Amino acid sequence: MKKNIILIGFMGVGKGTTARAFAKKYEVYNIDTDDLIESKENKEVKKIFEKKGEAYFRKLEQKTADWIIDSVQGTLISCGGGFYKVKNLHKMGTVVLLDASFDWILNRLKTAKNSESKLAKRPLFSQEAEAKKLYDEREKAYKKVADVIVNVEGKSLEEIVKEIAKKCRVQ
Ligand SMILES: Nc1ncnc2c1ncn2[C@@H]1O[C@H](COP(=O)(O)OP(=O)(O)OP(=O)(O)O)[C@@H](O)[C@H]1O
Ligand SMILES: O=C(O)C1=C[C@@H](O)[C@@H](O)[C@H](O)C1
Repeated sequence: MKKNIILIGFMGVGKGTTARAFAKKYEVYNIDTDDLIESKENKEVKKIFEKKGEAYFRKLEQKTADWIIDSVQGTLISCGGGFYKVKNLHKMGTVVLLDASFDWILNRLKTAKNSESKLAKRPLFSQEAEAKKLYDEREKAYKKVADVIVNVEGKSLEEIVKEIAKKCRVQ
């Protein structure tokens, strides 16, 4: 796999989990843009939002995109929920949207084992009504920017991973 695969989608849809499973099955590396930013800043995303604000975080996302374009190949890259807004997204690789309805995402997050700690890390998901508003604003934009769309509702992790590979022609 030479071209990167760029996983986008709303918070909690399963980008990180899917990226790890894909990387294992197809023996590629996977990285996550939130993790890259946290290690570069030596601060959690939540703290960056609190201390420096969202605009600063978005600049870090753009820097990360520029670095990926210059330096990363053949890698599965899972992205923060707002990362799709960077310029040159398509230069990074094949853009794959993991898609699901807001209610489905919320329901799975609420029933997941690590749900409380997951939600606590995501400042934009701290209020359900606000998160729904953000989802509604983004839904069309995600679909517009995606090269490939994979609906994840009711599918196993294995099915999702295989569908991504098939649609991106990875063997
Ligand atoms: N295919 C799946 N089957 C079962 N549970 C899953 C699957 N994908 C994700 N999950 C669970 O759903 C929750 C959210 O998944 P994950 O952290 O991968 O989402 P994310 O899109 O990376 O979120 P964020 O962008 O907020 O980091 C986790 O509790 C995870 O264990
Ligand atoms: O949807 C968003 O805008 C965000 C999602 C998270 O992955 C983090 O990147 C951050 O909390 C912002």
